[in-house]
Amino acid sequence: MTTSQQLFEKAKELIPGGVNSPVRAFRAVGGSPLFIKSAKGPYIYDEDGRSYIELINSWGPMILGHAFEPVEQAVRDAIQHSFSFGAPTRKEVEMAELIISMVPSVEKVRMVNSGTEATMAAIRVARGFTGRDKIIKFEGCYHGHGDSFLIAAGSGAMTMGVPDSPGVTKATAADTLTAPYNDLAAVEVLLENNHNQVAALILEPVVGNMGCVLPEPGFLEGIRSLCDKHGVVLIFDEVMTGFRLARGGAQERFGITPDLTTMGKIIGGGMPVGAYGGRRDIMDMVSPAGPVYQAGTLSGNPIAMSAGLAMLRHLNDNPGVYSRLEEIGTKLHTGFSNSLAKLGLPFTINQIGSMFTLFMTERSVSNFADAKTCDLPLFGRYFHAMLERGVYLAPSQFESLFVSVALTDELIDQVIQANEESLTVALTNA
Ligand SMILES: Cc1ncc(COP(=O)(O)O)c(C=O)c1O
Ligand SMILES: N[C@H](C=O)CCC(=O)O
Repeated sequence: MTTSQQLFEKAKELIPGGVNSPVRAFRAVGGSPLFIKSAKGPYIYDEDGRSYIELINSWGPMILGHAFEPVEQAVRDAIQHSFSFGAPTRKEVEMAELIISMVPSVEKVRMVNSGTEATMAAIRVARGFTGRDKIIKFEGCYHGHGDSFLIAAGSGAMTMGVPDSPGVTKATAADTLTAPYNDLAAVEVLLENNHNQVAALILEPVVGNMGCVLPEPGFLEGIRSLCDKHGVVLIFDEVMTGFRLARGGAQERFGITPDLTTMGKIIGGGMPVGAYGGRRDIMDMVSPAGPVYQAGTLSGNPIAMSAGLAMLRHLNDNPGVYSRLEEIGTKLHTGFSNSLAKLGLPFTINQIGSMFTLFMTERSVSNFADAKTCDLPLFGRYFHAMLERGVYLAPSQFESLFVSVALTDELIDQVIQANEESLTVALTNA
């Protein structure tokens, strides 16, 4: 047994399923998860001393590579002043100012501790603002594990086969309306059938949680105008896309202005942080400015703020990061496409900037139903073949890969080579 396997056996006795977040358990791909000891730059190292090229990057936050020196230094500096105060700090003001300057639609922002907290709070605020109860989400989008979102949910919920989680009350489920992604007509029908009842529409402006799925031309514009027509608060969940697809996230890249935005991952530089923000009149509903209650003992934690600020400042001051991420994404896309052509495989690749998924299906993938046509056993074999070749992918077909700027051209070539070999192995071992 490897050290990772031994640790997993013990973990299963102590932690549900042996992990603190379901996708990590490798259930979708079989085998035993790697237990990670450390990571630096483009590499992650397991407990057995093996190194892997990173294409998950903590599910997004490590956009500058692991243990990026300015972020490390900021944390080292911050811990000298204690770890938490439960009182306002200068850093929270600096963080709010920076986010507002980077994200076009955000006029006021509240820090929380995770993406889940951000999305839960955002819909509560939208409900308080509109006086309505229902929300619309899209099938296969994941907005964290708040009850309202575990209806037709993507990511781990989809991977584990429980998109509608037990434990969510019927009343909560009834208030969550769902539509297929990229289907404006379906949204229009929902809004008309639930006239004046829908508080918010929440979506991933580029989906990462059924694999990477792009909005079709006109989709985000159409959603914006439907929300305007029906007085619905439009929430862009930019927990994944924020500070990744552009300095100002997907909303900058696509030129669409949501009413509220939820953020996470990169904003904490790898520490547990989330945030929600948006229109001043809506955000002024939040307590103590307004009546909608939301709080957090550790919210705005000084260590987390220091890490996040160092990360965001670097991204803000170095636009070259984004052009490099585009280059890396394009190079991977081209390399993978060439291999698919060479092997005669009709699979689909969805990529935008540094988000990327190779879908093992002939269908083009623009929604949950398309994603579900993938050959999952083939993906499992491919995943393990990549691992054997030293490439660490998300252990599920229904996730996006996240590239960091630490990936050199030489490493990209290694990934492309590993991909071609792994596809061959996965097909041969069917
Ligand atoms: C788009 C999106 N929203 C919300 C979340 C929830 O964030 P967290 O896992 O930090 O609670 C995630 C990731 O899990 C996500 O990808
Ligand atoms: N897709 C999820 C977040 O981005 C995967 C991370 C998790 O659920 O642990």
